[in-house]
Amino acid sequence: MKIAIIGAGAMGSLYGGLLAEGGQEVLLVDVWQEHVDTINQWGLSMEGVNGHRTIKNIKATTNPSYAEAMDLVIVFVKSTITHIAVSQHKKLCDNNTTVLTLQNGLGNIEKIMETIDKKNIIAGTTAQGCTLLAPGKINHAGVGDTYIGELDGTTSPRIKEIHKAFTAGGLKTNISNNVLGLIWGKLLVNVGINALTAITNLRNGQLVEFEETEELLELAVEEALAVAMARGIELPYGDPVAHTKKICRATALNKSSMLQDLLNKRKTEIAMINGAVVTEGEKLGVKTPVNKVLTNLITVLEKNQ
Ligand SMILES: NC(=O)C1=CN([C@@H]2O[C@H](COP(=O)(O)OP(=O)(O)OC[C@H]3O[C@@H](n4cnc5c(N)ncnc54)[C@H](OP(=O)(O)O)[C@@H]3O)[C@@H](O)[C@H]2O)C=CC1
Ligand SMILES: CC(C)(CO)C(=O)C(=O)O
Repeated sequence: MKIAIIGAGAMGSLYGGLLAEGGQEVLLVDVWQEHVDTINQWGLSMEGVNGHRTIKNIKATTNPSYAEAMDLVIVFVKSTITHIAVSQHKKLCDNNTTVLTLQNGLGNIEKIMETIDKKNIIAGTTAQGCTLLAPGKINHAGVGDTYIGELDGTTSPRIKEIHKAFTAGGLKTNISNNVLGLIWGKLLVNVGINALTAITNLRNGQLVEFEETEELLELAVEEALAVAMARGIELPYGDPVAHTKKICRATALNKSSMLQDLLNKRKTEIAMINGAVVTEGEKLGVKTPVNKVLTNLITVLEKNQ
């Protein structure tokens, strides 16, 4: 399968590397010239949970205008720039290309739809964890399942084919008939953890060690749950607060992606996480004051960098 990854940071490089190891023809597309040059010259160096190795059968570029249309394009830029990146690299897609988003936050499908026909888009979530260490070098920090699915919930031949390619790369992957539920399920976890860790500079596990942050986590997730219920979303697990606390403990030593973004003086995905809960809540008449406070505080921290 010919696969391009738009946004070859931590996760794009991880998925690209594993898919190349599984025998797929992979092109990484990123804006960071040094990262791209290092991969082309030396290969992609991967360390972490599955040991150290260098993946050589992988190409990278900052300008894919020469490339033919792909079978699969995976979008792994931050959700703040999904629409820009997909539009910029639309030549990677023709009528037969499937475009997959595994990004965090709400709104990525809609942003891809500004450029790509809805029938060509599939979505999912990932519980893998990865950090970019240096140009051409990543740390695979945590293994977790990938979920993919058609937006209409059918188990199509292309979903089965992509499932096969992911599995061949060692990515434990499940086909879901409820991708929207999965995306909201992941959203609620990020709503409870990301902004609070970024404001307090705590690691994920510490949020449930302080009663004050634990209370705020509960309130933020309960608000988001009320919005999800009003939207008629069917979540993939039973108790979102208990589930989020479980993820805090399972990823206890992680610095959340939002905390890392602030520490690295980068734009966060707040508008697509707690901010999206506020926006959706306003549309549905559900009050979300805690998420509003978290959104405003992160926005100020971002502006004051
Ligand atoms: N990291 C993780 O463990 C997890 C991340 N996710 C989600 O996955 C998504 C990606 O996260 P992550 O990999 O950490 O992010 P990164 O910031 O590491 O990677 C995104 C990459 O896209 C590049 N980029 C920016 N603009 C463009 C463009 N126009 N075309 C191509 N590439 C571009 C960025 O370059 P530059 O930095 O120069 O802007 C960067 O290298 C996010 O939605 C995140 O929430 C989900 C689960 C876990
Ligand atoms: C699950 C969690 C909170 C792990 O750190 C995450 O997805 C993130 O940091 O964005």
